[in-house]
Amino acid sequence: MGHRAKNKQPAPQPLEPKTYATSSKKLGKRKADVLDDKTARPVKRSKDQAKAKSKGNKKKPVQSDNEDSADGWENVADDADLKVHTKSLFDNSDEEGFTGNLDDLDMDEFDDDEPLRGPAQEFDFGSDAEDEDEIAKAPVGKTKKSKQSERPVKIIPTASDNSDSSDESDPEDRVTMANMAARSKALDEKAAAEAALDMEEMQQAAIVDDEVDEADFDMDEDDDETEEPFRLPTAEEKEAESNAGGPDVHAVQRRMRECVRVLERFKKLAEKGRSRSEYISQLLSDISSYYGYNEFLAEKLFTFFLSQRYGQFSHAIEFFEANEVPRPVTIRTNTLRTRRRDLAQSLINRGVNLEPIGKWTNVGLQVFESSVPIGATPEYLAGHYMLQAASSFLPVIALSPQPNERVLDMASAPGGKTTHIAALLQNTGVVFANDANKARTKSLSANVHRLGCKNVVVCSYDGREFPKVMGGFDRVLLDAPCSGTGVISKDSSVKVNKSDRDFTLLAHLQKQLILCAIDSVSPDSKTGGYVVYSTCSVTVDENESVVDYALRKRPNVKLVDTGLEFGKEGYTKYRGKVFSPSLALTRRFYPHVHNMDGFYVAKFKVEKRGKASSKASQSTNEPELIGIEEEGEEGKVEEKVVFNDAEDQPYIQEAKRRQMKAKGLRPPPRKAVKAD
Ligand SMILES: C[S@@+](CC[C@H](N)C(=O)[O-])C[C@H]1O[C@@H](n2cnc3c(N)ncnc32)[C@H](O)[C@@H]1O
Repeated sequence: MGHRAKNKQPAPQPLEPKTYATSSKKLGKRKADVLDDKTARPVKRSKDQAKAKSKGNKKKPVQSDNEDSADGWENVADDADLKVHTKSLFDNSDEEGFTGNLDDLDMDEFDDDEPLRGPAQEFDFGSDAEDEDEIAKAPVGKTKKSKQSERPVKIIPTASDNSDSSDESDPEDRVTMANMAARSKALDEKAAAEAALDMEEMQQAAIVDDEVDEADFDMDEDDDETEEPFRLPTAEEKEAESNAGGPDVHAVQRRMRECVRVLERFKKLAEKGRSRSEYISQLLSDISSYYGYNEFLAEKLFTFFLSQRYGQFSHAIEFFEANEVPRPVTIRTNTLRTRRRDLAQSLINRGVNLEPIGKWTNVGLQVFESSVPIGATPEYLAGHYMLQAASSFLPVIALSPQPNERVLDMASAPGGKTTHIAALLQNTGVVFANDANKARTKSLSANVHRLGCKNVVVCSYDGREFPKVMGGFDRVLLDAPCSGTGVISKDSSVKVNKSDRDFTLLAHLQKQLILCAIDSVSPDSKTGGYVVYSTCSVTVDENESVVDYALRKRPNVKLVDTGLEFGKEGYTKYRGKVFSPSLALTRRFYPHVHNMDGFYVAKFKVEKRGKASSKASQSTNEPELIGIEEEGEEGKVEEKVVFNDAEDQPYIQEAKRRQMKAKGLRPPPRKAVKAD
């Protein structure tokens, strides 16, 4: 005891920490290390092959999600195409009993983020992220170590924290009671430096256009005369490569590195006569084959990260690389049953090596190693914790439910966030936990029972039926079904099974759901009147575009601060689209920056619909999306728009009556409907 876990979890190594400046040193290093076979070749997939693979993909996931795995495709309009097969998180392992030594652990220090150390033992992985029952039944097995156990840093709020993992792995720098204060101070200093960096980025963002602009790529040109230009393969060389079954993996790594180097200093390093787009196209093709993405998604994500404020190629590669590394295993203490320090103590006693996630949460623990299956401990079975990705805490923190409130969790299965809400309500008030997929409400109910939530009502409606089903909520969480581009490390099927059409359909559904979420909130709520919208996707179509749409369609709502201490600002413009400036209040989280799943969180305050707002609503001239159908020879999806105020009146009145009843008020008598 008294020393830091021998195998901590390093953050995905950025090509160039903090500044995202050009560097290709680390590109593909992990793969190169693993693949000793010099003849190994990346499998180059054609679009058709990728599609075929996505349909019949039976491959088991390498690593799983937590219980609240962000699958989210069920009941999307065209769900046959959109389903995501979620994965297992924990395998089974044999319980070996307690071997920890707690003598030198002062639990009073725990709430000050003192790391807790169990015996360094192996930890088991794999498992079912979704189905708690499965996890609970998991037989115990041999000791296993977390796949991320090489990661020396915990989940931390800033890129700068992640950027210097070497400090953390230095044995001299182990966390002890004695050096805790100094380390805390150092972390504060890092956070301050990061804040300064953020400010710098914001200033730069004001200057630099978000568009992919050739001028951006020359930003880093300097006078380094020593570097050699990089020559792209000729058509003949490519043909030879393809005849030989594709390039060898080392050649691809080298070429990606070189392309990044050239693209970021194009004038100096490009081969004469070659255009920038030729280098980009080579890089994209190599990314697609090396990381195994279909060409559509590789390009979509690549373009997104290029378009970021940083506007640099290495930033995109860092994201792809981070998706190859599992995120830390984390659990959330169920405060309805126990306290974090007591839970930590019990798990340490069983041989679990853990520590608090970070100062931003007082219920999260990060598990580094365990000699027991973390999904089958007595504490787990007794509902003392939930296996939950750290990013999943964020929307609930933003929602900030208050005791005695009525809360709707509109898309809630398997209940990671529902049970968190119930705990914050301290089992008072009521949480309506809804999910359109009835099968998934089984695991939701199981979690609700296991965690001792007594204030939860489980229901199964299409979220778009709210508020007709019920309205007048103090707060609504819409953790929307999404493409899962933020959780590719957990669900690699996303790499090959997403198409342009999927994104169109999803955005459409998300827009419908968000309006229903807003309409389900009571603007008269004394304590609340909030909606939180979240996704585990990084795409703008599913995030800022949806939120901006809601702002336009519902002038009685405004964005407010999420209350989250970290995360990057949401976009206010993206590739020609201009969003409300208030979109900067929303928050983005990235695997390669925050060492957590890619996530997005927006928080709205719902106000009364005044005359001004209803006028503004009409003046948008933008019809609401109420249906979708395919048409056109080009296979384009067009929105079928029908909106009939008169038809909706009885429903609106009925909803108002229900709201009044819910508040204990007597609704006026129903108006008689005249027969025609
Ligand atoms: C991201 S997951 C929710 C995860 C959940 N909030 C948690 O923390 O455990 C999205 C959920 O949306 C559900 N869903 C999909 N379409 C829906 C719809 N139209 N209405 C309500 N729920 C829907 C899916 O079944 C899925 O469980």
